[in-house]
Amino acid sequence: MTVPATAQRPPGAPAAAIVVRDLTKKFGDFLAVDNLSFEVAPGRITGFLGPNGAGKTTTLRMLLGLIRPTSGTGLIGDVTYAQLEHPLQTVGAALEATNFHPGRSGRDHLRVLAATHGIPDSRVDELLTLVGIPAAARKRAGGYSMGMRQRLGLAAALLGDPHVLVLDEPANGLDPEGIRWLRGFLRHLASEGKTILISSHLLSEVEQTVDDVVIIANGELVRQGTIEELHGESTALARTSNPRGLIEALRGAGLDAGDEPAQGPGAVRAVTGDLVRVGDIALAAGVPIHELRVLRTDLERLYFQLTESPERQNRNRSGGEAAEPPSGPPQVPSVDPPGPPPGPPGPDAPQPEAPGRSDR
Ligand SMILES: Nc1ncnc2c1ncn2[C@@H]1O[C@H](COP(=O)(O)OP(=O)(O)OP(=O)(O)O)[C@@H](O)[C@H]1O
Repeated sequence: MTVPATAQRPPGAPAAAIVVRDLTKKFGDFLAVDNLSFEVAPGRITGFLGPNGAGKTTTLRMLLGLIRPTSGTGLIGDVTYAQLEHPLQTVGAALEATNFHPGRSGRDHLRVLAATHGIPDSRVDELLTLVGIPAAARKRAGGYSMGMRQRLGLAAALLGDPHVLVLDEPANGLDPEGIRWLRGFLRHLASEGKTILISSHLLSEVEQTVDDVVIIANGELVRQGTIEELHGESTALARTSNPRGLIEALRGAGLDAGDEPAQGPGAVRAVTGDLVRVGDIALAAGVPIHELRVLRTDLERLYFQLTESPERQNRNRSGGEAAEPPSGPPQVPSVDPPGPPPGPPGPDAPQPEAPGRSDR
């Protein structure tokens, strides 16, 4: 997948790709990211997936110049983050949703950030409306729910109207409605041509949001491709009191079908994701159906193995440095000076209309 690399683009030019090339990070003897390479294309949403401790945040921190790679490079277009002339206007990043000063209102947080970059207050209010927290943003950030903090982080990332967005676990803590809102919001931004990379440790949180997927485990690339490629061929599972009759009917309709003993008595599988068709075939053949669903796709099976299998290695073992100071002054917009932890979650913001329609 080769895409144009134009980080410091003139207005109207295509957005830059993110290019991760042979990126490696060791903390002491501990290999957190192992020779990782992938690209993120403009105009698409790429999900960066992996179990807890897989190395996602470490990769994003290297990409954003917050820690130094042991080897390899992370590029925005054809330059590193540190080489960007206008970082805030080029890359919007939200690495932590909890890092706002609890005593300051969300709006003030953005206004301070905006002022240091010569961005007018009007842009702050525009963004707070866009992310759906115009009123709540006038209250102390310490009382924000996780959903509100996520929205504030997103607003901070968008302050400079960047054409590349890097969001670490943006769906974390959002309720289903919040996830649906985020999906529509990101889809709208992608339709404007922005390059969007979002990380998650939960496939279910992002699988309906992303176009492309990069999966890592133990710091290494496991799989990458479009979400359709990785899902593979869908398989329907039907349960019936007459499996023979159903298999005959499905095969008679041209479908690849057979018993599925692993799913229990009366289980029949058919290679199709079209459940309506399976139901109609059964009805026409007079075969009763007691259950009908899509079996796990290839991607779901793969991800289940990575996250749930007993063989999964626990990456959170000790052995590395406790922490590493950032290399050079971090210019990532959403990271505030650390303060005490925020207070208990309050009710989430009212859910606004997404700025664009989700088509996924
Ligand atoms: N500064 C550090 N010193 C030592 N080890 C570290 C440091 N930062 C991260 N690690 C380790 O590197 C591994 C990868 O961590 P990372 O935070 O990148 O994973 P992740 O995929 O983002 O996980 P999560 O989904 O839980 O956020 C973990 O085992 C973590 O403990």
